[in-house]
Amino acid sequence: MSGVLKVAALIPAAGFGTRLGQGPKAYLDLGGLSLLARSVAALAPHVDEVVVALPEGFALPEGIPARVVIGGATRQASVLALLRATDAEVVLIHDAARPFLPPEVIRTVRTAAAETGAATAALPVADTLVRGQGQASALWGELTARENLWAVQTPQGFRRELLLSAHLEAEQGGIQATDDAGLVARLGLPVVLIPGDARLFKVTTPSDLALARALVVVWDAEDAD
Ligand SMILES: Nc1ccn([C@@H]2O[C@H](COP(=O)(O)OP(=O)(O)OP(=O)(O)O)[C@@H](O)[C@H]2O)c(=O)n1
Ligand SMILES: C[C@](O)(CO)[C@H](O)COP(=O)(O)O
Repeated sequence: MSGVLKVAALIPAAGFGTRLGQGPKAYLDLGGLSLLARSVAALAPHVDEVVVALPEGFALPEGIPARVVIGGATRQASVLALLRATDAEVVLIHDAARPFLPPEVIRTVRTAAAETGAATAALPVADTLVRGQGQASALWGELTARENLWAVQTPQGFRRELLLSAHLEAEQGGIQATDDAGLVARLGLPVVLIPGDARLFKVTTPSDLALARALVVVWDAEDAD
């Protein structure tokens, strides 16, 4: 569907949801659909194929149009397994744990990735930022200026060869990063920041899940309009 370049959506969904404490988050129900089903449904119309990394021993729920690979011990290892499972020229990496994915963000990240090599959704930080200090980091330490600071989200889009090289270099050097754009940026290559969306938050803790269960009602109603 996506034109000259083959595009794949790669969804790391092999985590165990430790901070939420309800098992692998990809399978959690949100308004009648799993988090994974929501991410796949949002991405599928914009790409040529969807590949999902699941924990070993777990199966893809019925009716989800995707291929499966076994994930790794870390998010980074799961993404590397996904990159090795596709020959697409452009890849969109998206956390299964971010179920509210506006189509405009997908389109913009995909276009910027194809044109420049690397792009990610991100949101300008709106809160005052301070580093905690003391034993439990519970005391006000150094204030950090928030100008030009962005909170990084997914989807993140890349030319696949570029991201694969960044991952292989990281693997060789024993580098662990919290996201894929960071692995590209550490090679000195530009990563375009695309304005994301507050609704693209990651379901990480029980309060995130409560927020997601409230938001899904509005989200699905808008979709039905
Ligand atoms: N070994 C891993 C770890 C994480 N992920 C995926 O990476 C995304 C972001 O990770 P996170 O929100 O941290 O999920 P979990 O690892 O499941 O959560 P926790 O860290 O609380 O255990 C999720 O879609 C998760 O399934 C993955 O594919 N493989
Ligand atoms: C990739 C990510 O969602 C960008 O913000 C984030 O770094 C994942 O972190 P996690 O600790 O693996 O959830």
